[in-house]
Amino acid sequence: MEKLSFKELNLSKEILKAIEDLGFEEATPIQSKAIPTALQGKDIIGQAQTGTGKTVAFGIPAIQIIDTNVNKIQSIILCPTRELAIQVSEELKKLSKYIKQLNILPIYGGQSIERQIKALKNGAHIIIGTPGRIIDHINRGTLKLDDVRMFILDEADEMLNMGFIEDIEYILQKTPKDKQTLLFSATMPGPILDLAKKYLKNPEYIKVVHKELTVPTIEQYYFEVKEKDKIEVLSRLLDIYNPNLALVFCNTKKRVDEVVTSLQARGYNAGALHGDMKQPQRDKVMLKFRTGQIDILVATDVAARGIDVENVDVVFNFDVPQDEEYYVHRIGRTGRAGRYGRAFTFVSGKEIYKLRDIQKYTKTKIKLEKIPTLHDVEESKASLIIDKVKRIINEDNLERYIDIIERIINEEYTSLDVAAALLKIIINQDKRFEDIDDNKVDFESGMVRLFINVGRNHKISPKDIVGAIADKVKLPGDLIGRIDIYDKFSFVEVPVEYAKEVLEIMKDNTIKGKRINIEIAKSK
Ligand SMILES: Nc1ncnc2c1ncn2[C@@H]1O[C@H](COP(=O)(O)OP(=O)(O)OP(=O)(O)O)[C@@H](O)[C@H]1O
Ligand SMILES: [Mg+2]
Repeated sequence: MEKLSFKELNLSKEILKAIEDLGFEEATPIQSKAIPTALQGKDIIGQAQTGTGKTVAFGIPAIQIIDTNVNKIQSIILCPTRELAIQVSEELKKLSKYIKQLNILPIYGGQSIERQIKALKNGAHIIIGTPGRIIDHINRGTLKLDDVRMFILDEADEMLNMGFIEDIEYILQKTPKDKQTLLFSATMPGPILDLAKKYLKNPEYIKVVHKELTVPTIEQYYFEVKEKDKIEVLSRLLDIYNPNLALVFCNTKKRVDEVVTSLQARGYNAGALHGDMKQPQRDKVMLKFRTGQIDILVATDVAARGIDVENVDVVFNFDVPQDEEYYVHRIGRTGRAGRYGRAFTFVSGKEIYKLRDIQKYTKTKIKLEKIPTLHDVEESKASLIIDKVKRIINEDNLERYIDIIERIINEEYTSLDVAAALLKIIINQDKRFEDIDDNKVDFESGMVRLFINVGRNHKISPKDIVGAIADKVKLPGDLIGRIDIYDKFSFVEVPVEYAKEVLEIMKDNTIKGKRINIEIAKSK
């Protein structure tokens, strides 16, 4: 579809100037098509992929139709979440920054109602909000929609879904019949499209989707992961890809809290976002994420739709989403405005069937990828460090340090020895590698052999040992690898990151009433 320059769209000079400030060079396809159509007064169903500028596509018409001489609400935009209402209102404020008399007001739950009442009394031309709080104001008589000329649903398919439909109908009843209605989303399932027509007059269906429903700049992979290994796999992928910002989606609030706790325990800078949190907390975590003070946001689907944060370069589906549409919206938090992104989905057991449905729905291929080993993690850590080293060599003055190194080298070591030892020190700063000697770890599998002395003639089976360890250590049972019993001792193989914990807890322990001795075995 054709892209136009904003100058060709008949926009007011104030809006054009604001767009120039935003640095947009040309209108995206959905903007090129939807803005002129909306300005002609037509109803629109607009469907375009995630991150392709739908907000500006409805935001500009919503602003341009306002008569600032009339101190009444003339455009209303409904969004499914508070975070999205805030974001859309920020974007509209940027677009209208040169229209001094224009008032834009976000109205959402969790914010002081008194303050909103005061602001509404002062007058607003455009309100952007979540349905619940808007209905609250309608019922209190603090919000009147009699002069609304443009009614917009962002994430329209979600808004016309079961959860919101009654609220939407209630709000619609309070608006004039002859208004203009615009619906936008990246997904528009058939039944919702049929339903939408009930509310629209002779709408133009503007669909800018290609063969696939997801954008081609997002690489999509899935991993077959057992439930209990998900955190470990997530950590490895975070270490390897080292994203600027990452979003991790879980299916429940409880899961979100668990994942955040585990990530924080492993030293990651993660925060939670879900609907059970108080609004100030939600605002705080969003702000921290937008400013990079936390770099991993673990969220339920409250963050799946519409949220636009620059630099999110990886999205994880810690759980496969229940709805196919949600997959599209979740992964669409990366790869925005033509940028590049990655989406990783963890699939355990039967979830593979859901993944198949998702691929059919989105018409994309999600590729199976192998779980990286700890050896891979170490390699990529090393290469990150080496990149940094190269930068420092090129940019910094290292004379002081060169003097120190020279003194060592003159004695008995080569500079290669010194560099290798320093690299080892840096890599081992990671808790997971501490104390576990390289030559005792099988880096191919990421396993460590534990030597267990069970004493002679004690009838202790491999099952007893595994059982005893699994009893004491929250070690995923089937993460225990090979186990061999020899004469009076045995080896168990456990993942390196659990080895320390197993050692710690099994020290001075007994199996079947017999004292056992456990230590890290020499390399095989
Ligand atoms: N014409 C343009 N040129 C360059 N960037 C743009 C343009 N229009 C919008 N953008 C930027 O693209 C990003 C994505 O826009 P937006 O959030 O509106 O996407 P969307 O289509 O609503 O996606 P979603 O379906 O996820 O809600 C924003 O950061 C926005 O500022
Ligand atoms: Mg959007």
